[in-house]
Amino acid sequence: HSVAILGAPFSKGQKRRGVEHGPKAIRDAGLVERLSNFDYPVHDFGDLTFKHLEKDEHFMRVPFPRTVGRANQLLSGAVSSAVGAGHTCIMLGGDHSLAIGSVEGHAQQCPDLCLIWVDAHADINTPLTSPSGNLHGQSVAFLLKDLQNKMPEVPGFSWIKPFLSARDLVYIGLRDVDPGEHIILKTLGIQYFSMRDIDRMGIQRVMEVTLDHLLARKQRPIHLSFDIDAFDPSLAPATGTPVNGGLTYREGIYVTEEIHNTGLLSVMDVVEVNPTLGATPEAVEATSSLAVDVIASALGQTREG
Ligand SMILES: N[C@@]1(C(=O)O)CN(C[C@@H]2CCCCN2)C[C@@H]1CCC[B-](O)(O)O
Ligand SMILES: [Mn+2]
Ligand SMILES: [Mn+2]
Repeated sequence: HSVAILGAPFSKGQKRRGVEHGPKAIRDAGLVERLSNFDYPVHDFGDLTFKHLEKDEHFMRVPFPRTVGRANQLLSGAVSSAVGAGHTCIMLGGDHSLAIGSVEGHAQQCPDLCLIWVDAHADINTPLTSPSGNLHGQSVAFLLKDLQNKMPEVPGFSWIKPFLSARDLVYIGLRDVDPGEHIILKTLGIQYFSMRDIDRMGIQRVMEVTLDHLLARKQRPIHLSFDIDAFDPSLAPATGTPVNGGLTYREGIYVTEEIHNTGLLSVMDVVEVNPTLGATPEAVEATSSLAVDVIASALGQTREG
């Protein structure tokens, strides 16, 4: 299996500058060197170039809808090509709105994919429920067939047809869920493991139940969408929406080790690293090298040698 790295320097899914520098920060933390230790080829396809569209008026309270929609349309094609060429694809964000294009492009090649969303947040607001309007908090709502009767036609997103069923998605790490999102999670019966569930069950049991839920009936490709803010802010401070009480280093690495061991990882997003938000250079370095660690672990680096 070869690996393709795709940089997506994009920030318009939210309002804080700097997350577009995430791909560079993760590369500067030694991603390519780290992956060259593996015995399979690694192709770095560099960064996509996103155009900022002029006259991109708000839609309801959603900023930059056309710019975000177009960026994801471009990303979708790039991910589809990489997966179609037989690569395991690592998409470096950029904000989490990029998962719209990443998952859609993956689904073009693997329509039976399942999605594991590791995040402090559910990112399942609709434009009607979102408290911020920011599209990085709405990504999953654009993917789910079950939500389409609740979604307005957002300008810039006419290219995407929702394809994912609620049963094909599992969340790990939730600890900051909006009221509207909680209603959606419950109404659709989406399987999720909050930080409280992890405290009660332990990460080993959470992964057992997650992988059984998604794979017991049928083995299929896994899309892992990893928001660095799933980790505790003490480990990943350089990110836009930090929330206390997150994953420990060992819990996060256990998640990616277990996913690697399925042999089914097909695309991994690593998003929301914002190098301008670290209080010190050390804080930026810690966040960026943590991103490298979880990628290496998802691709087979083990703790036991
Ligand atoms: N649900 C949110 C949204 O804006 O939709 C609201 N939340 C921030 C808000 C701050 C005050 C206390 C309640 N939470 C951020 C989240 C999106 C995170 C996007 B991700 O990609 O970082 O996960
Ligand atoms: Mn997120
Ligand atoms: Mn988040």
